[in-house]
Amino acid sequence: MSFFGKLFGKKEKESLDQGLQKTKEGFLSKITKAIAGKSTVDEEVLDNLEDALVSADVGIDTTVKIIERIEERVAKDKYLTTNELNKLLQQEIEAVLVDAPENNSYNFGSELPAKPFVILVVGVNGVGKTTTIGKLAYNFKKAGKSVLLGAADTFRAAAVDQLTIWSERVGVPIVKQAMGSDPASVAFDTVQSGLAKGVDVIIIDTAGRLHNKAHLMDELGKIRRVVQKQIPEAPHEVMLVLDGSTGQNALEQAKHFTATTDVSALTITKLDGTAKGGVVLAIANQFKIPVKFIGVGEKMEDLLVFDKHEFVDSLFKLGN
Ligand SMILES: Nc1nc2c(ncn2[C@@H]2O[C@H](COP(=O)(O)OP(=O)(O)OP(=O)(O)O)[C@@H](O)[C@H]2O)c(=O)[nH]1
Repeated sequence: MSFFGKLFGKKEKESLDQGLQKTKEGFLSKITKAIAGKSTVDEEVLDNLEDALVSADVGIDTTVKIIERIEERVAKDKYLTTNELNKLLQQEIEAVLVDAPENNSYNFGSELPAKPFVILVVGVNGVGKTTTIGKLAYNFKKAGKSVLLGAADTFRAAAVDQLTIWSERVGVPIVKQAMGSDPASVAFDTVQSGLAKGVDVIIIDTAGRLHNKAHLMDELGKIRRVVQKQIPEAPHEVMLVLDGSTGQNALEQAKHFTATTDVSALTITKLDGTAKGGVVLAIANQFKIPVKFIGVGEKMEDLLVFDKHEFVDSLFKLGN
């Protein structure tokens, strides 16, 4: 059985298909239109396809890359049918999506690469960071793992309050301090407490102010250093949360955060509410960072481990 074999049961497939409904409708209808009335692939089909991908938020660079690969194939096989083109397109889209490195590939139920496994969560306010942390905690706990949260976004009282609500809802402990206290101090306490308790997973929330890059860099750098004082290899994951419904804006945020800190994985949220899901391809291609999770709704269950094959399969599937 493949790594994801067990993970992608009927329920997850349904959840993915439903969550991607809007993106699928836009994406598929554009591609169908691009090749309508044609039996073989010619210049016009490729031009239409290029337009279709760009307007589905796949981004220009990524679209050009995909189209070039298809052109190479068309040059070799002049009688490529539009049906074959569809399959080829799926393969090329899948090839754009990056895999997590083998020593850091995990899912909720699998053995984690380290104990405690420390995840630092970064991202701008409002993208669904807190909700994602709550969902991660729920899913890890459901899979039998012990989880500890750290509220190191001390800049806004609401951030600590919201994370506290999630910790109660999911039933996992949280380490917090008064609003305005040093985020690195909260991170230190969280790791110390996680080590003492022997937990499996530590998830630390951080502030995501964008207006001052130097400040953000200092803050994240300091958090990293205090975490490493206790666990030299940690954080094992720096997870950037992006709001998929903001399309190209999410790309801008990714640019900003990757320049500020070493981001090792992405979670793309709110894919359920948008037709802009193609942005997942643009981000993966541009930053070569694996997408680990996707948010497809507001409920605790609505966080899926990202499987590129299932994702592309769902994109090209009509209806539910
Ligand atoms: N539809 C949908 N809504 C989501 C998803 N993820 C988060 N949300 C909603 O997005 C809103 C913002 O989420 P938060 O988790 O509060 O965002 P945040 O980034 O922590 O922002 P602050 O709490 O303001 O720092 C909430 O209403 C969430 O319910 C998702 O995958 N799908």
